[in-house]
Amino acid sequence: MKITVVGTGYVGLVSGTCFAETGIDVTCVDIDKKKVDMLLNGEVPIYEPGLDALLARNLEKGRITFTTSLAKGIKDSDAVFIAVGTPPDEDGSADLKYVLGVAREIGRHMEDYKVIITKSTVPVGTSFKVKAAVQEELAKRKVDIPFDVASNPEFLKEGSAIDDFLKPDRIVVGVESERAEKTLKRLYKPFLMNGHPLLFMDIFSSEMTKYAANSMLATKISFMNDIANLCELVGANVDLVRKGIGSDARIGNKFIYPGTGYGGSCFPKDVQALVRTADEYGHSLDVLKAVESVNYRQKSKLVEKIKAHFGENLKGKQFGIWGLAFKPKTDDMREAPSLVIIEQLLAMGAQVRVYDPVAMEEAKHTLKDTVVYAKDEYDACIEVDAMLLVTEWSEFRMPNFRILDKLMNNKLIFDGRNVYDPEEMKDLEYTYYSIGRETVNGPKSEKKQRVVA
Ligand SMILES: NC(=O)c1ccc[n+]([C@@H]2O[C@H](COP(=O)([O-])OP(=O)(O)OC[C@H]3O[C@@H](n4cnc5c(N)ncnc54)[C@H](O)[C@@H]3O)[C@@H](O)[C@H]2O)c1
Ligand SMILES: O=c1ccn([C@@H]2O[C@H](COP(=O)(O)OP(=O)(O)O[C@H]3O[C@H](CO)[C@@H](O)[C@H](O)[C@H]3O)[C@@H](O)[C@H]2O)c(=O)[nH]1
Repeated sequence: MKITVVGTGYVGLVSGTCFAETGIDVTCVDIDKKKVDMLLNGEVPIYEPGLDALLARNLEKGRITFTTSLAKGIKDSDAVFIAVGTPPDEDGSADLKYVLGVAREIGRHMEDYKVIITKSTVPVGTSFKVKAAVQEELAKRKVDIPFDVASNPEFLKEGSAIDDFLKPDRIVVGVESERAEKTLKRLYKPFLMNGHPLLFMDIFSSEMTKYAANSMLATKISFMNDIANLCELVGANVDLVRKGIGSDARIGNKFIYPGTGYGGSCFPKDVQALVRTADEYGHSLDVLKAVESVNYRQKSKLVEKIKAHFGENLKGKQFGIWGLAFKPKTDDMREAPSLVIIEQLLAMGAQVRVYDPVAMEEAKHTLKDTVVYAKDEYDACIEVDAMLLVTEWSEFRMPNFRILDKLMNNKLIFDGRNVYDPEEMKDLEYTYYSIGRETVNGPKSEKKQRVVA
Protein backbone atom coordinates (compact mmCIF):
# COMPACT_ATOMS: atom_id res chain seq x y z
CA MET A 1 0.00 0.00 0.00
CA LYS A 2 1.24 3.49 -0.81
CA ILE A 3 0.19 6.73 0.87
CA THR A 4 1.09 10.40 0.62
CA VAL A 5 1.21 12.82 3.54
CA VAL A 6 1.11 16.51 2.65
CA GLY A 7 2.76 18.75 5.27
CA THR A 8 5.76 17.58 7.32
CA GLY A 9 5.13 19.47 10.55
CA TYR A 10 4.51 17.85 13.94
CA VAL A 11 1.51 15.92 12.64
CA GLY A 12 2.52 15.10 9.06
CA LEU A 13 6.05 13.98 9.89
CA VAL A 14 5.04 11.87 12.88
CA SER A 15 2.10 10.30 11.00
CA GLY A 16 4.18 9.60 7.90
CA THR A 17 7.02 8.05 9.89
CA CYS A 18 4.68 5.93 12.03
CA PHE A 19 2.76 4.68 8.97
CA ALA A 20 6.11 3.76 7.38
CA GLU A 21 6.97 1.86 10.56
CA THR A 22 3.97 -0.43 9.90
CA GLY A 23 5.43 -1.34 6.48
CA ILE A 24 3.47 1.07 4.32
CA ASP A 25 5.23 2.93 1.50
CA VAL A 26 5.05 6.66 2.43
CA THR A 27 5.85 9.83 0.47
CA CYS A 28 5.81 13.08 2.43
CA VAL A 29 5.33 16.36 0.59
CA ASP A 30 6.20 19.83 1.86
CA ILE A 31 6.55 23.20 0.14
CA ASP A 32 9.49 24.05 2.38
CA LYS A 33 12.53 22.89 0.37
CA LYS A 34 14.94 23.38 3.27
CA LYS A 35 12.83 21.06 5.42
CA VAL A 36 12.58 18.44 2.66
CA ASP A 37 16.35 18.49 2.11
CA MET A 38 17.00 18.10 5.83
CA LEU A 39 14.54 15.20 6.07
CA LEU A 40 16.04 13.42 3.08
CA ASN A 41 19.32 13.55 5.05
CA GLY A 42 17.63 12.08 8.09
CA GLU A 43 17.68 15.39 10.00
CA VAL A 44 14.50 16.13 11.93
CA PRO A 45 13.65 19.87 11.91
CA ILE A 46 11.63 19.70 15.16
CA TYR A 47 12.41 18.33 18.62
CA GLU A 48 10.23 15.27 19.21
CA PRO A 49 11.64 12.47 21.37
CA GLY A 50 12.34 9.26 19.41
CA LEU A 51 11.52 10.72 16.00
CA ASP A 52 15.14 10.84 14.71
CA ALA A 53 15.70 7.14 15.29
CA LEU A 54 12.36 6.08 13.84
CA LEU A 55 12.87 8.24 10.75
CA ALA A 56 16.43 7.00 10.24
CA ARG A 57 15.26 3.38 10.35
CA ASN A 58 12.47 3.92 7.84
CA LEU A 59 14.65 5.99 5.51
CA GLU A 60 17.22 3.21 5.57
CA LYS A 61 14.55 0.62 4.78
CA GLY A 62 13.36 2.82 1.90
CA ARG A 63 9.83 2.97 3.29
CA ILE A 64 9.65 6.78 3.50
CA THR A 65 10.75 9.56 1.19
CA PHE A 66 10.31 13.32 0.92
CA THR A 67 9.62 15.68 -1.97
CA THR A 68 8.46 19.22 -2.69
CA SER A 69 6.49 17.99 -5.72
CA LEU A 70 2.91 17.07 -4.91
CA ALA A 71 2.43 15.78 -8.46
CA LYS A 72 5.27 13.29 -7.89
CA GLY A 73 4.22 12.59 -4.33
CA ILE A 74 0.67 11.48 -5.09
CA LYS A 75 1.57 9.30 -8.08
CA ASP A 76 0.31 5.72 -7.50
CA SER A 77 -0.77 6.42 -3.93
CA ASP A 78 -4.03 4.97 -2.60
CA ALA A 79 -4.59 7.64 0.02
CA VAL A 80 -3.50 11.26 0.48
CA PHE A 81 -3.46 12.78 3.96
CA ILE A 82 -3.67 16.56 4.25
CA ALA A 83 -1.70 17.54 7.36
CA VAL A 84 -0.89 21.22 6.78
CA GLY A 85 -1.44 24.00 9.31
CA THR A 86 -4.80 25.59 10.10
CA PRO A 87 -3.70 28.74 11.98
CA PRO A 88 -6.25 31.13 13.45
CA ASP A 89 -7.59 33.76 11.06
CA GLU A 90 -7.92 37.35 12.27
CA ASP A 91 -11.38 36.66 13.71
CA GLY A 92 -10.32 33.44 15.50
CA SER A 93 -11.81 31.05 12.92
CA ALA A 94 -9.53 28.43 11.35
CA ASP A 95 -7.73 29.67 8.25
CA LEU A 96 -8.31 27.02 5.59
CA LYS A 97 -6.15 28.50 2.85
CA TYR A 98 -3.41 25.86 3.19
CA VAL A 99 -5.83 22.90 3.36
CA LEU A 100 -7.88 24.07 0.38
CA GLY A 101 -4.73 25.03 -1.52
CA VAL A 102 -3.50 21.44 -1.17
CA ALA A 103 -6.95 20.11 -2.21
CA ARG A 104 -6.83 22.16 -5.40
CA GLU A 105 -3.30 20.96 -6.15
CA ILE A 106 -4.40 17.35 -5.68
CA GLY A 107 -7.24 18.00 -8.15
CA ARG A 108 -4.76 19.46 -10.63
CA HIS A 109 -2.44 16.45 -10.52
CA MET A 110 -4.31 13.24 -9.61
CA GLU A 111 -4.56 10.60 -12.29
CA ASP A 112 -6.37 7.74 -10.58
CA TYR A 113 -8.73 6.98 -7.67
CA LYS A 114 -7.68 8.30 -4.26
CA VAL A 115 -9.09 8.73 -0.80
CA ILE A 116 -8.31 12.31 0.25
CA ILE A 117 -8.17 12.45 4.02
CA THR A 118 -8.13 15.62 6.09
CA LYS A 119 -5.93 15.07 9.13
CA SER A 120 -5.49 18.77 9.96
CA THR A 121 -7.87 20.11 12.59
CA VAL A 122 -10.66 21.72 10.55
CA PRO A 123 -14.15 23.12 11.24
CA VAL A 124 -17.19 20.96 10.58
CA GLY A 125 -17.92 20.77 6.87
CA THR A 126 -14.34 21.37 5.66
CA SER A 127 -13.97 17.90 4.10
CA PHE A 128 -16.84 18.84 1.79
CA LYS A 129 -15.02 22.07 0.88
CA VAL A 130 -12.01 19.87 0.09
CA LYS A 131 -14.26 17.72 -2.09
CA ALA A 132 -15.62 20.78 -3.93
CA ALA A 133 -12.11 22.17 -4.50
CA VAL A 134 -10.88 18.86 -5.98
CA GLN A 135 -14.01 18.56 -8.16
CA GLU A 136 -13.55 22.09 -9.45
CA GLU A 137 -9.98 21.36 -10.56
CA LEU A 138 -10.96 18.06 -12.19
CA ALA A 139 -13.75 19.89 -14.05
CA LYS A 140 -11.21 22.48 -15.28
CA ARG A 141 -9.11 19.60 -16.60
CA LYS A 142 -12.28 18.09 -18.11
CA VAL A 143 -11.50 14.71 -16.56
CA ASP A 144 -13.71 12.46 -14.48
CA ILE A 145 -11.50 10.70 -11.94
CA PRO A 146 -13.30 9.06 -9.01
CA PHE A 147 -12.23 9.99 -5.46
CA ASP A 148 -13.55 10.02 -1.91
CA VAL A 149 -12.98 12.41 0.95
CA ALA A 150 -12.60 11.37 4.58
CA SER A 151 -11.85 12.99 7.92
CA ASN A 152 -9.28 11.50 10.29
CA PRO A 153 -8.43 14.00 13.02
CA GLU A 154 -5.17 13.53 14.90
CA PHE A 155 -4.98 13.36 18.69
CA LEU A 156 -1.22 13.14 19.29
CA LYS A 157 0.43 15.34 21.92
CA GLU A 158 3.77 17.01 21.30
CA GLY A 159 6.53 15.45 23.40
CA SER A 160 4.88 12.01 23.30
CA ALA A 161 3.73 12.11 19.68
CA ILE A 162 5.15 8.77 18.56
CA ASP A 163 3.68 6.81 21.41
CA ASP A 164 0.35 8.59 21.01
CA PHE A 165 0.31 7.76 17.29
CA LEU A 166 1.43 4.15 17.58
CA LYS A 167 -0.72 3.42 20.64
CA PRO A 168 -3.74 5.69 20.31
CA ASP A 169 -6.67 5.66 22.74
CA ARG A 170 -8.82 5.58 19.61
CA ILE A 171 -8.70 6.38 15.92
CA VAL A 172 -11.60 8.47 14.63
CA VAL A 173 -12.52 8.31 10.95
CA GLY A 174 -15.37 10.07 9.16
CA VAL A 175 -16.35 8.57 5.81
CA GLU A 176 -19.18 8.70 3.31
CA SER A 177 -18.37 5.67 1.15
CA GLU A 178 -17.62 1.99 1.70
CA ARG A 179 -14.59 2.23 -0.53
CA ALA A 180 -13.00 4.91 1.67
CA GLU A 181 -13.88 2.94 4.80
CA LYS A 182 -12.21 -0.15 3.37
CA THR A 183 -9.00 1.75 2.53
CA LEU A 184 -8.78 3.32 5.99
CA LYS A 185 -9.53 0.01 7.70
CA ARG A 186 -6.61 -1.54 5.82
CA LEU A 187 -4.33 1.36 6.62
CA TYR A 188 -5.07 1.25 10.33
CA LYS A 189 -5.15 -2.57 10.57
CA PRO A 190 -1.69 -2.78 12.22
CA PHE A 191 -2.93 -0.46 14.99
CA LEU A 192 -6.15 -2.46 15.47
CA MET A 193 -4.08 -5.57 16.06
CA ASN A 194 -2.93 -3.95 19.32
CA GLY A 195 -6.56 -3.54 20.34
CA HIS A 196 -6.95 0.19 19.70
CA PRO A 197 -10.51 1.05 18.70
CA LEU A 198 -11.18 2.39 15.21
CA LEU A 199 -14.34 4.47 15.31
CA PHE A 200 -16.08 5.05 11.98
CA MET A 201 -18.68 7.80 11.83
CA ASP A 202 -20.07 10.42 9.48
CA ILE A 203 -17.70 13.20 8.43
CA PHE A 204 -19.43 16.03 10.36
CA SER A 205 -19.24 14.06 13.61
CA SER A 206 -15.60 13.16 13.04
CA GLU A 207 -14.59 16.79 12.45
CA MET A 208 -16.60 17.88 15.50
CA THR A 209 -15.03 15.17 17.70
CA LYS A 210 -11.60 16.78 17.39
CA TYR A 211 -12.77 20.21 18.55
CA ALA A 212 -14.94 18.72 21.30
CA ALA A 213 -11.97 16.67 22.61
CA ASN A 214 -9.57 19.62 22.75
CA SER A 215 -12.25 21.89 24.22
CA MET A 216 -13.08 19.36 26.95
CA LEU A 217 -9.38 19.06 27.88
CA ALA A 218 -8.94 22.85 27.90
CA THR A 219 -12.06 23.11 30.07
CA LYS A 220 -10.57 20.71 32.63
CA ILE A 221 -7.41 22.83 32.81
CA SER A 222 -9.19 26.18 33.15
CA PHE A 223 -11.57 24.70 35.73
CA MET A 224 -8.61 23.51 37.77
CA ASN A 225 -6.80 26.85 37.45
CA ASP A 226 -9.93 28.61 38.72
CA ILE A 227 -10.19 26.17 41.63
CA ALA A 228 -6.46 26.64 42.37
CA ASN A 229 -6.93 30.40 42.59
CA LEU A 230 -9.79 29.89 45.02
CA CYS A 231 -7.70 27.41 47.03
CA GLU A 232 -5.16 30.18 47.60
CA LEU A 233 -7.86 32.52 48.90
CA VAL A 234 -9.45 30.04 51.31
CA GLY A 235 -6.19 28.41 52.43
CA ALA A 236 -6.73 25.01 50.75
CA ASN A 237 -4.02 23.07 48.90
CA VAL A 238 -4.88 22.42 45.24
CA ASP A 239 -2.51 19.42 45.04
CA LEU A 240 -4.57 17.63 47.67
CA VAL A 241 -7.82 18.75 46.07
CA ARG A 242 -6.55 17.49 42.68
CA LYS A 243 -5.77 14.06 44.14
CA GLY A 244 -9.06 14.09 45.99
CA ILE A 245 -11.15 14.66 42.89
CA GLY A 246 -8.87 12.84 40.42
CA SER A 247 -9.33 9.52 42.15
CA ASP A 248 -13.01 9.62 41.20
CA ALA A 249 -13.02 7.64 37.95
CA ARG A 250 -15.82 9.85 36.62
CA ILE A 251 -13.48 12.84 36.81
CA GLY A 252 -10.13 11.14 36.11
CA ASN A 253 -6.65 12.23 37.19
CA LYS A 254 -5.35 13.57 33.87
CA PHE A 255 -5.37 17.17 32.63
CA ILE A 256 -6.28 18.60 36.01
CA TYR A 257 -2.87 20.08 36.82
CA PRO A 258 -3.03 23.82 37.50
CA GLY A 259 -0.30 26.06 36.14
CA THR A 260 0.33 29.19 34.13
CA GLY A 261 -2.47 28.50 31.64
CA TYR A 262 -2.59 26.22 28.62
CA GLY A 263 -0.53 27.11 25.55
CA GLY A 264 0.62 25.36 22.41
CA SER A 265 -0.52 25.34 18.83
CA CYS A 266 -3.80 23.55 19.52
CA PHE A 267 -5.87 24.37 22.62
CA PRO A 268 -5.84 28.17 22.26
CA LYS A 269 -6.65 28.13 18.55
CA ASP A 270 -9.12 25.23 18.63
CA VAL A 271 -11.18 26.57 21.55
CA GLN A 272 -11.28 29.94 19.79
CA ALA A 273 -12.31 28.34 16.49
CA LEU A 274 -15.14 26.33 18.07
CA VAL A 275 -16.48 29.41 19.85
CA ARG A 276 -16.38 31.20 16.51
CA THR A 277 -18.18 28.37 14.66
CA ALA A 278 -20.91 28.33 17.32
CA ASP A 279 -21.31 32.13 17.06
CA GLU A 280 -21.78 31.75 13.31
CA TYR A 281 -24.68 29.39 14.04
CA GLY A 282 -26.15 31.89 16.53
CA HIS A 283 -25.21 29.67 19.50
CA SER A 284 -23.06 31.07 22.29
CA LEU A 285 -20.66 28.51 23.77
CA ASP A 286 -20.61 30.22 27.17
CA VAL A 287 -18.59 27.51 28.93
CA LEU A 288 -15.78 27.79 26.39
CA LYS A 289 -15.84 31.58 26.49
CA ALA A 290 -15.19 31.32 30.25
CA VAL A 291 -12.46 28.71 29.62
CA GLU A 292 -10.69 31.24 27.37
CA SER A 293 -10.97 34.14 29.78
CA VAL A 294 -9.74 32.06 32.74
CA ASN A 295 -6.78 30.95 30.62
CA TYR A 296 -5.98 34.51 29.58
CA ARG A 297 -5.96 35.59 33.23
CA GLN A 298 -3.90 32.58 34.35
CA LYS A 299 -0.98 33.48 32.10
CA SER A 300 -0.45 36.58 34.31
CA LYS A 301 -0.70 34.67 37.57
CA LEU A 302 3.04 34.50 38.34
CA VAL A 303 3.56 38.15 37.42
CA GLU A 304 0.67 39.14 39.73
CA LYS A 305 2.50 37.37 42.56
CA ILE A 306 5.72 39.15 41.62
CA LYS A 307 3.90 42.50 41.67
CA ALA A 308 2.43 41.72 45.09
CA HIS A 309 5.93 40.88 46.34
CA PHE A 310 8.04 43.65 44.75
CA GLY A 311 5.51 46.32 43.71
CA GLU A 312 4.72 47.54 40.18
CA ASN A 313 8.16 48.96 39.36
CA LEU A 314 10.71 46.27 38.60
CA LYS A 315 13.50 48.59 37.41
CA GLY A 316 16.86 47.26 38.59
CA LYS A 317 15.39 43.81 39.30
CA GLN A 318 16.48 40.70 37.41
CA PHE A 319 14.56 37.42 37.02
CA GLY A 320 15.69 33.95 35.93
CA ILE A 321 13.20 31.94 33.86
CA TRP A 322 13.40 28.14 33.83
CA GLY A 323 11.58 26.74 30.81
CA LEU A 324 10.34 28.54 27.70
CA ALA A 325 8.52 25.91 25.60
CA PHE A 326 4.75 25.63 26.12
CA LYS A 327 5.32 22.24 27.76
CA PRO A 328 8.26 19.91 28.43
CA LYS A 329 9.80 17.62 25.77
CA THR A 330 9.15 20.01 22.90
CA ASP A 331 10.80 23.05 21.33
CA ASP A 332 7.43 24.45 20.28
CA MET A 333 7.01 28.06 21.44
CA ARG A 334 3.56 28.64 19.94
CA GLU A 335 1.32 30.41 22.52
CA ALA A 336 3.83 29.57 25.28
CA PRO A 337 2.87 31.20 28.61
CA SER A 338 6.57 32.10 29.07
CA LEU A 339 6.23 34.71 26.30
CA VAL A 340 3.43 36.54 28.14
CA ILE A 341 5.33 36.41 31.45
CA ILE A 342 8.56 37.74 29.91
CA GLU A 343 6.72 40.51 28.03
CA GLN A 344 5.07 41.66 31.27
CA LEU A 345 8.33 41.58 33.26
CA LEU A 346 10.16 43.57 30.60
CA ALA A 347 7.29 46.10 30.42
CA MET A 348 7.73 46.72 34.16
CA GLY A 349 11.42 47.47 33.66
CA ALA A 350 12.90 44.13 34.77
CA GLN A 351 15.80 42.29 33.18
CA VAL A 352 15.34 38.64 32.31
CA ARG A 353 17.69 35.68 31.99
CA VAL A 354 16.21 32.57 30.35
CA TYR A 355 17.04 28.90 29.93
CA ASP A 356 15.23 26.03 28.22
CA PRO A 357 16.82 22.64 27.47
CA VAL A 358 15.66 22.60 23.82
CA ALA A 359 13.53 25.64 22.93
CA MET A 360 16.22 28.39 23.07
CA GLU A 361 16.66 28.63 19.29
CA GLU A 362 12.89 28.72 18.68
CA ALA A 363 12.47 31.31 21.43
CA LYS A 364 15.05 33.61 19.83
CA HIS A 365 12.70 34.15 16.85
CA THR A 366 10.28 35.96 19.18
CA LEU A 367 12.37 37.20 22.10
CA LYS A 368 15.29 38.39 19.95
CA ASP A 369 17.79 40.38 22.09
CA THR A 370 15.32 41.44 24.81
CA VAL A 371 16.61 38.79 27.26
CA VAL A 372 19.89 37.11 28.23
CA TYR A 373 20.13 33.52 26.97
CA ALA A 374 21.78 31.45 29.71
CA LYS A 375 23.85 28.33 29.06
CA ASP A 376 22.06 26.30 31.72
CA GLU A 377 19.54 26.67 34.55
CA TYR A 378 22.20 27.81 37.03
CA ASP A 379 23.58 30.41 34.63
CA ALA A 380 19.98 31.71 34.34
CA CYS A 381 20.03 32.42 38.09
CA ILE A 382 23.21 34.50 38.37
CA GLU A 383 22.41 37.59 40.45
CA VAL A 384 18.69 37.29 39.93
CA ASP A 385 16.18 38.58 42.47
CA ALA A 386 13.97 35.54 41.90
CA MET A 387 13.67 32.40 39.83
CA LEU A 388 10.45 31.60 37.93
CA LEU A 389 9.76 27.99 37.00
CA VAL A 390 7.53 28.11 33.92
CA THR A 391 7.97 24.77 32.11
CA GLU A 392 8.26 21.61 34.20
CA TRP A 393 11.21 19.93 32.44
CA SER A 394 12.24 16.92 34.53
CA GLU A 395 15.81 18.24 34.88
CA PHE A 396 14.44 21.18 36.91
CA ARG A 397 12.91 18.91 39.54
CA MET A 398 15.91 18.35 41.80
CA PRO A 399 18.21 21.37 41.48
CA ASN A 400 21.19 21.85 43.76
CA PHE A 401 19.79 24.51 46.07
CA ARG A 402 23.18 25.09 47.68
CA ILE A 403 24.50 26.31 44.32
CA LEU A 404 21.35 28.36 43.71
CA ASP A 405 21.65 30.03 47.15
CA LYS A 406 25.07 31.35 46.20
CA LEU A 407 24.03 32.54 42.73
CA MET A 408 20.76 34.31 43.51
CA ASN A 409 20.40 37.68 45.25
CA ASN A 410 17.38 36.36 47.18
CA LYS A 411 16.15 32.91 48.14
CA LEU A 412 12.93 33.45 46.20
CA ILE A 413 11.08 31.15 43.81
CA PHE A 414 7.84 31.61 41.84
CA ASP A 415 6.82 28.11 40.72
CA GLY A 416 4.22 28.07 37.95
CA ARG A 417 3.94 24.27 37.84
CA ASN A 418 3.99 23.23 41.54
CA VAL A 419 7.18 21.24 41.06
CA TYR A 420 8.73 21.71 44.51
CA ASP A 421 7.62 20.46 47.89
CA PRO A 422 6.56 23.40 50.12
CA GLU A 423 7.90 21.58 53.22
CA GLU A 424 11.34 21.28 51.63
CA MET A 425 11.23 24.95 50.63
CA LYS A 426 10.41 25.82 54.23
CA ASP A 427 13.43 23.82 55.45
CA LEU A 428 15.67 25.47 52.84
CA GLU A 429 14.41 28.88 54.00
CA TYR A 430 13.17 29.91 50.57
CA THR A 431 10.25 32.23 50.04
CA TYR A 432 8.23 30.05 47.75
CA TYR A 433 5.17 31.00 45.74
CA SER A 434 3.29 28.33 43.78
CA ILE A 435 -0.16 27.87 42.24
CA GLY A 436 -3.12 27.12 44.50
CA ARG A 437 -0.99 26.48 47.60
CA GLU A 438 -0.05 28.57 50.59
CA THR A 439 3.05 30.73 50.14
CA VAL A 440 6.03 29.47 52.11
CA ASN A 441 7.94 32.01 54.23
CA GLY A 442 5.91 34.77 52.53
CA PRO A 443 5.26 38.27 53.79
CA LYS A 444 3.12 38.23 56.96
CA SER A 445 0.20 39.96 55.15
CA GLU A 446 -0.05 36.85 52.95
CA LYS A 447 -1.30 34.58 55.75
CA LYS A 448 -4.83 33.46 54.98
CA GLN A 449 -7.66 33.43 57.48
CA ARG A 450 -8.70 29.81 57.62
CA VAL A 451 -12.39 29.20 58.25
CA VAL A 452 -12.63 27.44 61.58
CA ALA A 453 -15.80 25.53 62.33
N1 LIG B 1 0.96 20.02 16.60
C1 LIG B 1 0.17 19.12 17.16
O1 LIG B 1 0.47 18.59 18.22
C2 LIG B 1 -1.13 18.73 16.50
C3 LIG B 1 -1.81 17.59 16.96
C4 LIG B 1 -3.03 17.24 16.36
C5 LIG B 1 -3.53 18.00 15.31
N2 LIG B 1 -2.85 19.09 14.88
C6 LIG B 1 -3.37 19.80 13.70
O2 LIG B 1 -2.65 19.32 12.55
C7 LIG B 1 -2.44 20.37 11.61
C8 LIG B 1 -0.94 20.53 11.36
O3 LIG B 1 -0.33 20.95 12.56
P1 LIG B 1 1.26 20.96 12.75
O4 LIG B 1 1.51 21.39 14.14
O5 LIG B 1 1.81 19.69 12.24
O6 LIG B 1 1.64 22.15 11.74
P2 LIG B 1 3.10 22.68 11.36
O7 LIG B 1 2.95 24.14 11.20
O8 LIG B 1 4.11 22.12 12.27
O9 LIG B 1 3.37 22.02 9.92
C9 LIG B 1 2.65 22.31 8.77
C10 LIG B 1 3.54 21.96 7.56
O10 LIG B 1 2.76 22.09 6.37
C11 LIG B 1 3.61 22.62 5.35
N3 LIG B 1 2.77 23.19 4.26
C12 LIG B 1 2.03 24.31 4.26
N4 LIG B 1 1.41 24.45 3.06
C13 LIG B 1 1.76 23.39 2.30
C14 LIG B 1 1.45 22.95 0.98
N5 LIG B 1 0.64 23.67 0.20
N6 LIG B 1 1.99 21.81 0.54
C15 LIG B 1 2.82 21.08 1.32
N7 LIG B 1 3.15 21.44 2.60
C16 LIG B 1 2.63 22.57 3.07
C17 LIG B 1 4.46 23.64 6.08
O11 LIG B 1 5.62 23.96 5.35
C18 LIG B 1 4.74 22.89 7.39
O12 LIG B 1 5.92 22.11 7.28
C19 LIG B 1 -3.13 21.60 12.21
O13 LIG B 1 -4.44 21.66 11.71
C20 LIG B 1 -3.13 21.30 13.70
O14 LIG B 1 -4.19 21.97 14.36
C21 LIG B 1 -1.65 19.46 15.43
O1 LIG C 1 -3.10 19.08 33.43
C1 LIG C 1 -2.65 19.80 32.54
C2 LIG C 1 -2.35 19.34 31.24
C3 LIG C 1 -1.86 20.25 30.29
N1 LIG C 1 -1.68 21.55 30.62
C4 LIG C 1 -1.20 22.51 29.60
O2 LIG C 1 -1.97 22.36 28.42
C5 LIG C 1 -1.22 22.67 27.26
C6 LIG C 1 -1.36 21.58 26.21
O3 LIG C 1 -0.72 20.40 26.68
P1 LIG C 1 -0.88 18.99 25.93
O4 LIG C 1 -2.30 18.72 25.69
O5 LIG C 1 -0.12 17.99 26.70
O6 LIG C 1 -0.08 19.26 24.57
P2 LIG C 1 -0.49 19.43 23.03
O7 LIG C 1 0.65 18.89 22.26
O8 LIG C 1 -0.93 20.83 22.78
O9 LIG C 1 -1.72 18.41 22.79
C7 LIG C 1 -3.09 18.83 22.72
O10 LIG C 1 -3.40 19.36 21.46
C8 LIG C 1 -3.16 18.44 20.36
C9 LIG C 1 -3.44 19.21 19.07
O11 LIG C 1 -4.79 19.27 18.75
C10 LIG C 1 -4.06 17.23 20.53
O12 LIG C 1 -3.86 16.34 19.45
C11 LIG C 1 -3.76 16.56 21.88
O13 LIG C 1 -4.64 15.45 22.06
C12 LIG C 1 -3.95 17.59 22.97
O14 LIG C 1 -3.62 17.02 24.24
C13 LIG C 1 0.22 22.88 27.77
O15 LIG C 1 0.47 24.27 27.86
C14 LIG C 1 0.24 22.24 29.15
O16 LIG C 1 1.15 22.84 30.03
C15 LIG C 1 -1.98 22.02 31.90
O17 LIG C 1 -1.83 23.21 32.20
N2 LIG C 1 -2.46 21.12 32.82
